[in-house]
Amino acid sequence: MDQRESFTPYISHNRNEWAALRSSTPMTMTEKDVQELKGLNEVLSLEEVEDIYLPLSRLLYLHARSTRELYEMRNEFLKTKVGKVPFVIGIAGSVAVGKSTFARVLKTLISRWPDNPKVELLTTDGFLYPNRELEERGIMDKKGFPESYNIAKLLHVLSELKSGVGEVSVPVYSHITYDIVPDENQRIMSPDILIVEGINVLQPPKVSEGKRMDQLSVSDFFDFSIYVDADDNNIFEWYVQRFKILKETAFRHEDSYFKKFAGISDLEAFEVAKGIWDRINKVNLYENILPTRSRADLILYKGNNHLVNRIMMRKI
Ligand SMILES: Nc1ncnc2c1ncn2[C@@H]1O[C@H](COP(=O)(O)OP(=O)(O)OP(=O)(O)O)[C@@H](O)[C@H]1O
Ligand SMILES: CC(C)(CO)[C@@H](O)C(=O)NCCC(=O)O
Repeated sequence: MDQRESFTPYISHNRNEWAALRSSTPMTMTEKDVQELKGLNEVLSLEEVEDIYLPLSRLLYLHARSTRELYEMRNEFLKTKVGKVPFVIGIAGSVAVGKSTFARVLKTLISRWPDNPKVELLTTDGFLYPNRELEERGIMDKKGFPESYNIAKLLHVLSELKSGVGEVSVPVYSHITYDIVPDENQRIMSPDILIVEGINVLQPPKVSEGKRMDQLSVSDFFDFSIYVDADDNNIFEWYVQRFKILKETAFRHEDSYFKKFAGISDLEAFEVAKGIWDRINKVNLYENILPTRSRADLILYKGNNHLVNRIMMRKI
């Protein structure tokens, strides 16, 4: 075979091989830690945390430590003093693949590192244009596509945090109203570790009429990036499952954008969810999200029931 064809920048581990990496880095969890994680997601088993998430947390710890050392040496060389610079982890992947759940688990594990770092979570949902603007531009059915985000604003926030600005405020998106919440902000204060989660975090700069509009991409601010992956039939199943749960919960909220779907039958819910998936999220996955996968430092591949069965790590 042509060597170029067989080349991959990743080293691949199956579940057992990855779990075995733990033996060199013993890690324990207290009952309190387990309960805290269970509160985030009752279906996440302790075995999954121990086999997959703890080795990953350890790997990230090593990266964060050496990145901080490098910063310190660079400051010494340049004779500069920069405020605290967060180590930034990006998490990408399809709608409904489980990015936000994964990010929350990771946040809990990272805050247990020996130095108890302050971890903040930032989701790119807050940088979607408000529905009013999406409607004006006629792109309401393109929510989640690159043109639906104010990326310049996100880049500004990330550059502030990376240049040592202690505190920033970011807009908040509500999955209940399906819109940006007016007059509400999330304050991000001097994190040691920042997790940035969103379908678009590995996308390259926008190109318009052959000209590059934004020179930087979001991932330029990342110290480590992870793509959460799965077969699209599984992701679709998780999307439908979530929709069925929402029709009995959040959709019943009086401010819900999807109020009209509250309490519909499971069969109707399946049809509605399939319509949205096929028309919007699946197209976005193939056109804009999957093509960014190979930019990640690590790819976590989930099989049935969200269990991770392959981990691909960049070797170069
Ligand atoms: N590790 C897991 N084990 C079991 N269920 C999970 C796991 N991760 C996610 N889920 C479930 O899968 C669905 C999608 O997860 P989540 O909302 O985290 O996805 P997401 O990628 O953040 O989606 P979006 O991009 O729409 O915000 C949810 O119903 C969630 O409870
Ligand atoms: C907000 C996003 C884009 C990403 O989290 C997604 O959850 C979404 O709302 N997509 C648009 C289509 C839909 O309602 O599923």
